[in-house]
Amino acid sequence: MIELRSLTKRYRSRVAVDALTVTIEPGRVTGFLGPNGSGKTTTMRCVLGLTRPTAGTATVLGHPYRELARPMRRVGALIDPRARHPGRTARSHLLALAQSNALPRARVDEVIELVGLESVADDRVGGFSLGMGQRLGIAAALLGDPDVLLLDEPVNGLEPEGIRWVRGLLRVLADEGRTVLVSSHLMSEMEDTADHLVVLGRGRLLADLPMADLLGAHAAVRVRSPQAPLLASALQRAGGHVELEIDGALKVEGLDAAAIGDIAFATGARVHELARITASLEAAYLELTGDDVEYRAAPR
Ligand SMILES: Nc1ncnc2c1ncn2[C@@H]1O[C@H](COP(=O)(O)OP(=O)(O)OP(=O)(O)O)[C@@H](O)[C@H]1O
Repeated sequence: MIELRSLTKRYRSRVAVDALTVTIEPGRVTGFLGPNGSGKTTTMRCVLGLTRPTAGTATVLGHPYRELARPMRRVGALIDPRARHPGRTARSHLLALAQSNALPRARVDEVIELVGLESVADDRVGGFSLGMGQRLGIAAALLGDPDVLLLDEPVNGLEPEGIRWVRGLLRVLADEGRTVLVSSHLMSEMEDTADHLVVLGRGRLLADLPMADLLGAHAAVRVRSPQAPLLASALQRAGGHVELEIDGALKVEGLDAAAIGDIAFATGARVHELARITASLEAAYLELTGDDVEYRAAPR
């Protein structure tokens, strides 16, 4: 479990993390989302004791990270995959980490195999591709077989097979009862990976909710009827929010398909199509963070 209580980090006048209070529970994959610069990395760095909070606390498994005995056995992290000596081989990098954390040498071979780097384990990491570097970073995070994992953009640079592998790995780790916090800008990937979401905007908490709730809240029903205007007014009277789609169908929020079918029947409007449409995480996310995007491309 990771607990943040009024966590705040200021850099001069800039507030990177703003009174953030949230608990990351074990046994599920929590997706950590937010626009660029919203404070995700800073939050993770505070949890790992790499950045000192200006105010508030961050604890992991009930303690500040720096007070954990043998922290690599408790918490694994992928924060900056470039933070390693380019002249070392993957194996020697992991062996050095294992040695300095009193972890058995045999674990190094285990994690190399786990992340699929056997064939390049004795190559210098300076020549690694972004994806190979990510795999090595994940190997390092898993070295201590930790209860808590913090992974900042773990699928960055991975090919589709690698992305699928990370998704499966995170699922297994969460199912084993570990705490898994993972950030990503790839919404379709996150939609398939996370059970729960914590969303930041300008350092503040925008949402802390199950994935299904966020998607459910943005679900709608599509209905087509030759008497669309008649049906639309009946649905609005019943409290539905109705929009006309480009092809003449109605997109209805706030009423479920059964209610819409009943209202159509009562109104005498014939129905040619009635389908529930679930929102994509991307659409729900963009709606949620719309006002909190700090860096936006200028429209051309
Ligand atoms: N060492 C630092 N010194 C000054 N400002 C910093 C420092 N680290 C982060 N910031 C600022 O704090 C804010 C939050 O940055 P952070 O990297 O935590 O965001 P993020 O959500 O991880 O962004 P991204 O999605 O782009 O990785 C940004 O405005 C950033 O410029």
